[in-house]
Amino acid sequence: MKVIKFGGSSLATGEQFEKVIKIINDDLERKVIVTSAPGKRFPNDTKVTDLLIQYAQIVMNQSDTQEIIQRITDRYQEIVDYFKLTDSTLKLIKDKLIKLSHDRFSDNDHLLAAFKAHGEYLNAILLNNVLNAQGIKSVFIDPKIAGIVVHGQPNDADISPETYFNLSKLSLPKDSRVVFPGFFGYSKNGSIYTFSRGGSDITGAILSRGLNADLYENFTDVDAIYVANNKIVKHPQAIKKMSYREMRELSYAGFSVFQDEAIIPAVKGQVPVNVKNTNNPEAAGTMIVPEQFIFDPANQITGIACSKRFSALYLHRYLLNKEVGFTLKLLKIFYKYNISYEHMPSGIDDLTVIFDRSKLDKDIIQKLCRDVKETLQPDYLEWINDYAIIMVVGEGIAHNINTIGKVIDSLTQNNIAIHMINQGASRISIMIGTQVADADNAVRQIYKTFFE
Ligand SMILES: Nc1ncnc2c1ncn2[C@@H]1O[C@H](COP(=O)(O)OP(=O)(O)O)[C@@H](O)[C@H]1O
Ligand SMILES: N[C@@H](CC(=O)OP(=O)(O)O)C(=O)O
Repeated sequence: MKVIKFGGSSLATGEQFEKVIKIINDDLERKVIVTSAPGKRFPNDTKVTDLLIQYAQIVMNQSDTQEIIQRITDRYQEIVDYFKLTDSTLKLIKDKLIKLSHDRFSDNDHLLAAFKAHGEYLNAILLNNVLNAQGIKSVFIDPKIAGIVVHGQPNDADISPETYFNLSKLSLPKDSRVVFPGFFGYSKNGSIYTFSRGGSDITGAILSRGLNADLYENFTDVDAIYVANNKIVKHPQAIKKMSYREMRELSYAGFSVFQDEAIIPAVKGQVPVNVKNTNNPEAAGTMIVPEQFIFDPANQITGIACSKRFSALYLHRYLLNKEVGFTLKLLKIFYKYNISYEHMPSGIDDLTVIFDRSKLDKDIIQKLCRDVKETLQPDYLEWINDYAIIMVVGEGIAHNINTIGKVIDSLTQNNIAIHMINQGASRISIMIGTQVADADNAVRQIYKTFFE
């Protein structure tokens, strides 16, 4: 049995739905179908999830909702009209959207999560109706009925372990497909929580593990996962096979094609993942498998990613290495402000803490720097907003002593300054800090060195 997930680009229009139906029809093993919300139809389009965020903000500001409800309804209507479905499907979608603005939520975070989740919820209802209208038997399953239990933040949920017990008890209908909305689950008290952005990939992985799928097929809009982002490097080579942990490191550092948390349930269930193209389903795509199946000593690196979403706190103080409890005091300050950090490379008198900027607000940064100054009395402290991370990843890195030298040469020969370099914490990656303006060029130069 296969779990298949279609991304927003695969479900953005009636034409895209038509390709999806063919893919489902081509293989009886494609039993469980996970939907995203309708995504972008063209480069400057707005995803339905982003329209729903606008809708939530309008409701929070108590402004007029008519126009935004119409814009969202129009996205679904385009698909309803394409398949000439009865008016009842569109009415149901519009009624559910209107009802949202009258529902009561404990706070704005819960409100936002419930609004966002409706993108996938309504698209799953729509796909289910389209499939049945086309003579393909299918049933819609709500994550509440399946027992997808989550905890944590309403807009950045974590899966609760009982979900897997609940899924083990779920009996799938024998003669029909199942359509399942991605991206959200329910907290213990019944509130909707979403995963982080791109989180329909996570739902697909959870179902693959919980339902013991033989394969998790993740359909998107590219023929494969490429060695480097195709928006940075022209016509990059495709990766045929990669390990779970290579995927995790690369998606964390910018390969948005597969959400970085989504690999974890697949690893735990040892379900192989096949990333494929809805627009070219004949292409083999990329297989993501346990590391023992991919080892090739000649293969130095598998992928090069970059992400510009970071900031760093640099601090210098002589004899920092000798002071017992120095890092503990720093961590206590982060704890006080409820901030997690991403990386913390250090030297004898220096320490850099790297943060995900999207998780911080300006007020907190000021307070944090003030507290660090008062508590730790550094000789020098600097907040650096302009911070990118380049991640060079490959199972072969641990076995090729010259990889790091080649990476550094390709950057220095092109005048790209390296703020920080870290190899060893993970045996399969080299992490490099640069200025944001240098990041894309750094990826291109490393790509040239290893692949051209
Ligand atoms: N290394 C990479 N290989 C392939 N695609 C990548 C890579 N890095 C970034 N991407 C981008 O990821 C996009 C697909 O992810 P996403 O937009 O989330 O798709 P979906 O709508 O299917 O969820 C591709 O169109 C591509 O631009
Ligand atoms: N619709 C959600 C979840 C998701 O996974 O979307 P997509 O498959 O389009 O990346 C988002 O935009 O974040």
